[in-house]
Amino acid sequence: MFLALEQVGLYYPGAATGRRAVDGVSFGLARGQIGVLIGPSGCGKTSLLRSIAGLERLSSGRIRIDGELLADAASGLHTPPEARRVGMVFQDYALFPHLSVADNIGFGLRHLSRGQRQERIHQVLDLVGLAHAAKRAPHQLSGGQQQRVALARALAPAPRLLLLDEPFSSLDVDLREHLSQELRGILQESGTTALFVTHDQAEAFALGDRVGVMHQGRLEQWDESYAVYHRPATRFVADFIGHGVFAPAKVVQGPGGPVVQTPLGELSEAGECPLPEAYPDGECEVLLRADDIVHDDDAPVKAQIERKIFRGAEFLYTLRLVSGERLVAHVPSHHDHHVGEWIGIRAHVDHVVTFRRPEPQAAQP
Ligand SMILES: Nc1ncnc2c1ncn2[C@@H]1O[C@H](COP(=O)(O)OP(=O)(O)OP(=O)(O)O)[C@@H](O)[C@H]1O
Repeated sequence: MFLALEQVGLYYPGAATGRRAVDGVSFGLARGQIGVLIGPSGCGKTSLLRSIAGLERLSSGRIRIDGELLADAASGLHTPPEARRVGMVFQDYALFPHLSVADNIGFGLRHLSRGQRQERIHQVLDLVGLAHAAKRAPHQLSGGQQQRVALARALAPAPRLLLLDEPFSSLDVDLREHLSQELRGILQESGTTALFVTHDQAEAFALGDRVGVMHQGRLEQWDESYAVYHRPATRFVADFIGHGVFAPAKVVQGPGGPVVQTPLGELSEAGECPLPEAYPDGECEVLLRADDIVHDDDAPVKAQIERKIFRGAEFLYTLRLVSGERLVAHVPSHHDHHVGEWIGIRAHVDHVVTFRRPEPQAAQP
């Protein structure tokens, strides 16, 4: 693997939580790939990025880039940031206001001759589509253009790894979507391996060859986006990604193999369904995502609409079954039902995802 982390841990002395900000994180990223880290606020995404950049010393574990050991807590090895050939792009793009776009980009290229420097500046400006703006001052550019200059500046010294920490979070949604697609093209064209931090799932799925979900310093899953969505490794990942609920279910042996009995009928999946022995008495929970619930007037199972949120092409309905179970469903927005109405639903689940039922919480004193 081009970027390889082994059991990386980071502890800030005096941390309010008393926990490690990064805890036993291992993953690998192949050359030229884009990895994306997502997770709730405070889960350790930025701390992990800072550890890779060399801005923090590891409390445990090792980091290698292209086979070169850059940090090893056991031996005390800590290669300084400037010797790692790692570029960073932050949310606040922090361009020098008094320098032109070209000089901002040239700032990290002072070791090159004047001619080489000019050539590289034009190359990266071309790459980000801003060749016409070389002489402008940052304040003469839009937010999106300034962020592209920041990207060009980070790419100019040809880092072997680029780290991006929520680079688009201060931009509006449309521009963000556009830039993240553009970024994928730019990184691929320049052959740059990159690790990107975001809290936006759509951005993570659109950008990442690999997506990592973090929770309380730990990396709960590191996988292709499809697997993170359809095969969540832990209950936390299942809960964090997409809209869904956990419904009580039971795995039993059916005539054609194991099936999962759910409030919406039996579900099965060839080769992937858990065996009844996987859970005590087969009792488990099944993940029912909003995309898995289909509105069908002829379905025998009825549910009452408790709440609905208009999301453009679809509504997100919160539904309640006669048994009291709650579900969420995406329904195309031309089916406009009223809150309180009963509609027919069925489950259309391609991937059956089950988890052990959580232990009952101890009663509060
Ligand atoms: N310099 C520091 N000193 C002490 N604790 C810190 C420091 N930086 C971060 N932390 C703590 O480490 C944990 C992880 O923070 P981090 O900023 O890495 O999370 P994050 O996932 O990037 O969050 P966000 O999405 O809000 O930026 C948090 O509990 C945070 O309070």
